Amino acid sequence: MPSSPCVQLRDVDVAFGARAALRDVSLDLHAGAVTVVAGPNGAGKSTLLEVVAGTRVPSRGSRTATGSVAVVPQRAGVSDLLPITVRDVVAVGTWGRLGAWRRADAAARAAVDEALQRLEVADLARRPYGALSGGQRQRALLAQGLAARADLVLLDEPTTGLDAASGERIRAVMADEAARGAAVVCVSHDPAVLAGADRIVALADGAIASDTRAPAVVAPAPRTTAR
Ligand SMILES: Nc1ncnc2c1ncn2[C@@H]1O[C@H](COP(=O)(O)OP(=O)(O)OP(=O)(O)O)[C@@H](O)[C@H]1O
Repeated sequence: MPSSPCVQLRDVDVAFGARAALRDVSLDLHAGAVTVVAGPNGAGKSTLLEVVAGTRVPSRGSRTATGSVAVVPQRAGVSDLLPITVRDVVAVGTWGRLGAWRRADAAARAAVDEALQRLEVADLARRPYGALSGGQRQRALLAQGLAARADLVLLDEPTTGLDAASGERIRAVMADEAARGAAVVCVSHDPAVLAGADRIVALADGAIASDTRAPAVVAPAPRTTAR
């Protein structure tokens, strides 16, 4: 791994009452890589993502992190009745960098425009968010995460229920985010997302069951021909 970790978890436990959701998890996450967190239902994937994000405090152990964080949720907590456009939803991604009044500057507007285009939702920008299909909403939420231009990009099941083309777009965007230097961490069961991962952390019953890095691509040795 080329860089120092941007998130370090050490000996992390999370308990909900008597139920252990994470047990003794230690993990370093690095810039420039797509890490997929896999495992069966209830294994602790979403809880791990929350601890990585810094939104859930471990019951034991520590989290240290550098840089900014963008979380791409599975769904937005926005009422379909509110007159919020797709552009408004994507612009929320820039709020962390704007001041208390969140007055969009040229850089924020450019980040929103670019994110809308990369997720191919620019033509929907003026539509009410509540009028979008499920797949269009997922792309808009990922655009919100991109607009943040964060050091750490966290995604929970971003391709669930999407058609093949939308899933491919989202996988490509995750790879691009890693290529620009972000640490991308994605909870997913999707075989195509797993196939594109640089690293797969599998959880079972709250503990890390395996931690596998994709093999480096090794150029085949040149063929030697007998003379
Ligand atoms: N807020 C909560 N209160 C009580 N128990 C919780 C809470 N959140 C999660 N748990 C429990 O912690 C364990 C891990 O849950 P988590 O949602 O992290 O699993 P997951 O791997 O993301 O599951 P899924 O694939 O079903 O989304 C489960 O046993 C779950 O019931």
